Amino acid sequence: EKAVVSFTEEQVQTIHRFQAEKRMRLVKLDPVEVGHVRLMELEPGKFFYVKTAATNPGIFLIPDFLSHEECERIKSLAIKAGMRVSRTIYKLHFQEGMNDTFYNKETFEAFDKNGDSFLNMSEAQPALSKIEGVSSLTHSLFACLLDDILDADSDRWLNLLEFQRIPLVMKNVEKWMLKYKGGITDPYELKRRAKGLDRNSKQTWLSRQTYDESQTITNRVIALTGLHPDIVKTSEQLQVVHYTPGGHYHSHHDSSDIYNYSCSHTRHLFPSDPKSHLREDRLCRFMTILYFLADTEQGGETAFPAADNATFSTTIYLKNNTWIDPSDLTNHCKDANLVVKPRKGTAVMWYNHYLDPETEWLGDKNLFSLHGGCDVIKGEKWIANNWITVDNNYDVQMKFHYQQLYELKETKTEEVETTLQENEKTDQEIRSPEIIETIRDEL
Ligand SMILES: O=C(O)CCC(=O)C(=O)O
Ligand SMILES: [Fe+2]
Repeated sequence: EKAVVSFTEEQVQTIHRFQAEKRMRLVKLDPVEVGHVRLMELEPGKFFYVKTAATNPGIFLIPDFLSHEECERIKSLAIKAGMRVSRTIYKLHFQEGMNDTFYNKETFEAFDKNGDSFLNMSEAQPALSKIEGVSSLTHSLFACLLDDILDADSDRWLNLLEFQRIPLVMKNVEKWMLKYKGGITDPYELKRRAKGLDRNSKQTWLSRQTYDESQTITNRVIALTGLHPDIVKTSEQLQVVHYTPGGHYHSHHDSSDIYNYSCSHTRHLFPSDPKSHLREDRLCRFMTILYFLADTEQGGETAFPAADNATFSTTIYLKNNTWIDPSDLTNHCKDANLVVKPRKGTAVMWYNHYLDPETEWLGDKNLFSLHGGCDVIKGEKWIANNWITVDNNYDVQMKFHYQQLYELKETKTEEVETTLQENEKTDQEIRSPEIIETIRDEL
């Protein structure tokens, strides 16, 4: 059941008193300058080197932040939980217009030959043959149609909601067919597509209870960041990611721009908001602390294309007759301003947002925090993302702390439920990279 929260007057008073006594601030570690090294005691008697790798945003490297045993333990817990294909953040919900006589559950099930609740590439094409021209699309063009319009969460398959949504996006599909059914010739388009899937990895989520029951890692993070413990303790679960050769995550921001609707992590505090279930996720991630859980034989670097750059742009440009897409980490990893090689135990920490100079609370997203994972070439890559979430609305974040830490100790929050459901999904194979190869051949 969804956690519905209404605060009694007494609870509100407690929250306010707490705030008045000790108004929390967000703090940042001063980067000083690139190459600056500080020695920090992050555990009683244990010192760690914290090295500045960039100043805008502040990006820090902390070698041996996790011990080899901790890395191994997190990996084996992740494997036990089950690794699933990574999705991007767009989530669909059943809505008006998704009750078509053809694009419905029965039809979906009839086309889902292997019964795994997803239509893979070869199941999806016949299922969409009612749309004129779709059956004669080449394999790679059909993959483009999926990527562009139909596969909303970018997991490379159609799920029931995406199938039911087809009538709502039919106009776009028709326009797409008019433009592309004969092939893609625009060099800009070809360049964009040759970089392949935005994200090509498997992942799972681990609760703090599971991977850090003794709170040693959490306490280390509190000492490193200087943040109030409540912020660190109520942050997202740990996302463990595994890449194999060809795996990557093209440049992106971990956090969303600030809008005046609620953050994903606090949305359940607004059960009466009639639109809340229709909105895509808005991720409010003040910081990222990324752990390398293994060495990677070749490739798999974490790249920051815009770190410490004078200006920000992700526009594709023409250089010596070739199109350069700076966000394409498959082809332009080495062009990034900062490239960090995976090293077991090292933590990479950076700030996705500015601080609001007036409130000292969450400010605008810092575009220069753009980053991603380059292609693994040889071996494998294991990382874990520890995202520090903060609602830009201070009062909402305080209510969230109260609810998470004092009130709902034994109640699962919405976020935890989503995570558990995700972990329970049936396993899937990653879509073969052949499609990308075909597009590259067409270049
Ligand atoms: O794999 C990497 O190095 C970066 C991963 C990343 O940016 C993410 O998971 O958000
Ligand atoms: Fe990221």
